[in-house]
Amino acid sequence: MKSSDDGDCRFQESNSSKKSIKMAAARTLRIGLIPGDGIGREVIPAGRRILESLPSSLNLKFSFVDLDAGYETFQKTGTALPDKTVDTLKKECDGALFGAVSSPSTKVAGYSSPIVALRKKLDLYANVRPVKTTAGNSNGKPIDLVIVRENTEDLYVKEERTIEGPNGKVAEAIKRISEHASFRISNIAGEIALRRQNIRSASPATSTRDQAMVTITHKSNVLSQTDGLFRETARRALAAEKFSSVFVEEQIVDSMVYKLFRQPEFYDVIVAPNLYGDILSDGAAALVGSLGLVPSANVGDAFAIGEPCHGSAPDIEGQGISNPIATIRSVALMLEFLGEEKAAAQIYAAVDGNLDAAQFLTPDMGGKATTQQVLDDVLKRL
Ligand SMILES: NC(=O)c1ccc[n+]([C@@H]2O[C@H](COP(=O)([O-])OP(=O)(O)OC[C@H]3O[C@@H](n4cnc5c(N)ncnc54)[C@H](O)[C@@H]3O)[C@@H](O)[C@H]2O)c1
Ligand SMILES: O=C(O)CC[C@H](C(=O)O)[C@@H](O)C(=O)O
Repeated sequence: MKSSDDGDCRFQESNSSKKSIKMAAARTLRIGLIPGDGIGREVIPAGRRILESLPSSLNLKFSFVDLDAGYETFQKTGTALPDKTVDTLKKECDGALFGAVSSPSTKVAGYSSPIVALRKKLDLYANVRPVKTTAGNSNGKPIDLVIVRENTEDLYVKEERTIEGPNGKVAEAIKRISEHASFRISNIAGEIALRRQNIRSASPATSTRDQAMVTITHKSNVLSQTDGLFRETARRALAAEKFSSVFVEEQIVDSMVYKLFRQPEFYDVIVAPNLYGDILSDGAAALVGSLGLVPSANVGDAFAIGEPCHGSAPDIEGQGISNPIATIRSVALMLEFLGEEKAAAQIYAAVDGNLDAAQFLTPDMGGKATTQQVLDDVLKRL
């Protein structure tokens, strides 16, 4: 698959026919850039600059390909996700960065959310969303949790219909939960919990958590078949011997929101069906100060797309004040899943430095800085 790879990479090892022989040679990664609409076009260039500016000691090189998707693409071409975008990602790219799209709130014939489609077409079954305070902005309650959102099914299968009932229209949608998807998302949640525990064990002095924990989120008290299957399957996946050190608990999604807002520091890894994961992650973003801070990675077995959790933010578009941090952290998250943990760590550290210094913050964070100034400050710290 794809471009030259002389390094070690967890997600690509199985696909790569070339095992590493020249560890000293630079690894070149080809990255698809899909800005989309609105502030997606302001933050993705910042993500590209970060990749271009990584220290040469990391021995990483990047090439880029610009790709279209979004509402404007739909207006120009009649499709929100051109085949060329999907084919190029599949055939040429090692990873990608996605900005945001402006999906309309009313039905527009022929339009369908391109990011939702892309997740399914590339089988990016896990949407990993770390939500974290930094030392300088924790208000005494350090939050360090990850929402692991199932990314391919649930109400997002988008099988809806409207029929004429005796008292007017009736609209319905399918909520599909499969054992297969519930198992693999729970398995990856367990693996993430173990990986986080290993990182904490390496620096016990700064760690506030003794044991890895996964919270299964569901509404099986009402939806006993769909969410019931998610809950049971998650329990089974996380009962595997390899997760014996992980404490597994569960929480009904509404009380989960309550507890998340009351006691966010309690949570470690949260695994959720697609829609609950979507909603929980925006809620959790409020707890750390802004949607403009929270990254995500859409992850499959062989590919990762970094994507800020936020949307196209039409209310601030064009003003040069969108917060680029969610995208910059998404760059790091994408690199982590492509096996470049060292590069990712340097980006996270530069971002934390920017936030802790609080000298260059965009207005969503109570500052006056522009997107460019925040980017420049992070680049300086890299
Ligand atoms: N992944 C995606 O492509 C994605 C994600 C969410 C929403 N959307 C789409 O985005 C459009 C707008 O949705 P919305 O307004 O409900 O949500 P939004 O996330 O775009 O904005 C919500 C609020 O957060 C603020 N905000 C978001 N990102 C910010 C940033 N980086 N810096 C500073 N402030 C930021 C916005 O100004 C706004 O006040 C909709 O069409 C929706 O469909 C797309
Ligand atoms: O507006 C869209 O086209 C998709 C929004 C998207 C979603 O998964 O629902 C967004 O809310 C997200 O969290 O990625």
